[in-house]
Amino acid sequence: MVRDYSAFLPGSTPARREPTALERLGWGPTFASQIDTDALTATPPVRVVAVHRSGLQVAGDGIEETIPPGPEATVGDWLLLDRARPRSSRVLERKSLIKRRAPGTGREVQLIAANIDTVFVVTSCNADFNVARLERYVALAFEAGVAPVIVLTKADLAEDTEPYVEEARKVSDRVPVVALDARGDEPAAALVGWCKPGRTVAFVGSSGVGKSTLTNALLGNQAIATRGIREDDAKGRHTTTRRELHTAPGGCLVLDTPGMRELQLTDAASGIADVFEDIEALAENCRFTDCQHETEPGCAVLAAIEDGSLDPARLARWRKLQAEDAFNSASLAERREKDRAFGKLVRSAVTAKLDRKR
Ligand SMILES: Nc1nc2c(ncn2[C@@H]2O[C@H](COP(=O)(O)OP(=O)(O)OP(=O)(O)O)[C@@H](O)[C@H]2O)c(=O)[nH]1
Ligand SMILES: [Zn+2]
Repeated sequence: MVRDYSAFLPGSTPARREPTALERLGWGPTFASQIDTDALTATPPVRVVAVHRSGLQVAGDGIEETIPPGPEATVGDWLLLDRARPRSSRVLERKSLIKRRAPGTGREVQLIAANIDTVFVVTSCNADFNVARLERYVALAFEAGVAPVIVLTKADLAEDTEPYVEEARKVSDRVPVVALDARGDEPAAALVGWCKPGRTVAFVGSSGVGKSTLTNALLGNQAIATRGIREDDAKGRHTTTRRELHTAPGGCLVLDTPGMRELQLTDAASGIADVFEDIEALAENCRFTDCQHETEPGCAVLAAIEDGSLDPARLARWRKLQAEDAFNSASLAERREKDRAFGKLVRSAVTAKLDRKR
């Protein structure tokens, strides 16, 4: 069957029409601009909607299938499906990518989710509320190229949500803050601005803050727990994989993946700089370009603390995040170095063996 994909190419978006099957899956100009019509017909675009041990579940225009593992892709990715050799399907360049260090698996970076438009950074209006944690998640989102929105749940349990909202607003001028009761109809209405048809959203935050409640609120009554796809693990046990994109009744795509919960700060220097752009801007005015903002004369950061325009606690949190990122990134680099040295050792051992045989 030959499909007409011309409507998906750039410059061909007529005003007001029903979204196409691909657009409902999140397709747009970012991806369309990466391919030409011939490629579109020969290798139709499909989105990875779930990742299983047995392969990647993909969906496209009239396509719904599982292809074997192979493409370096994660949930949310767009592939150009090579039907003859699905393992060689090309992964389109991403709008955004959330990744993490893979503890103990030997692989240094694990892809968590691609092409997320908005990440809701969730905390609650109670003891869980922690500015440092919000800053951390927001830095991760900025680093990944995803727009963060702070969602404060359990508004119904707080006497006054205003102090929480006010604190959260200080995290970054660029991040909207919403306080709500995650149960019931409120989230669908309060988050509608980000949960548009064809947009992809995800939730991050600590355990118990209401991520599942919010996800279920967006998805309506299609409760997530019962929608997990079962597959056998190596030991023959049934495991439920929850690493998938669900389409909400309103048309937005909701990512549900536990991997988002264990995100670490790695190589996030630019994300951190984005969150703390107020301090970065001050530092530009320090007398010394390598000012550590400790005791240096002419330090604009210390001056801002002095005149009360910068909270010293925020400076301390900035330092801590930078240190954490430096530590995580350095140990990664060290591991890479070790890997390289080991590879060299193996190669020279092989060469020596070959030499002996000659
Ligand atoms: N009163 C009230 N309870 C809430 C709200 N949001 C979540 N809860 C309750 O808090 C508990 C935890 O909510 P979950 O949605 O399971 O939290 P989670 O973030 O998904 O937790 P994990 O799955 O452990 O990561 C549940 O009992 C919810 O009903 C809220 O806005 N108000
Ligand atoms: Zn300084």
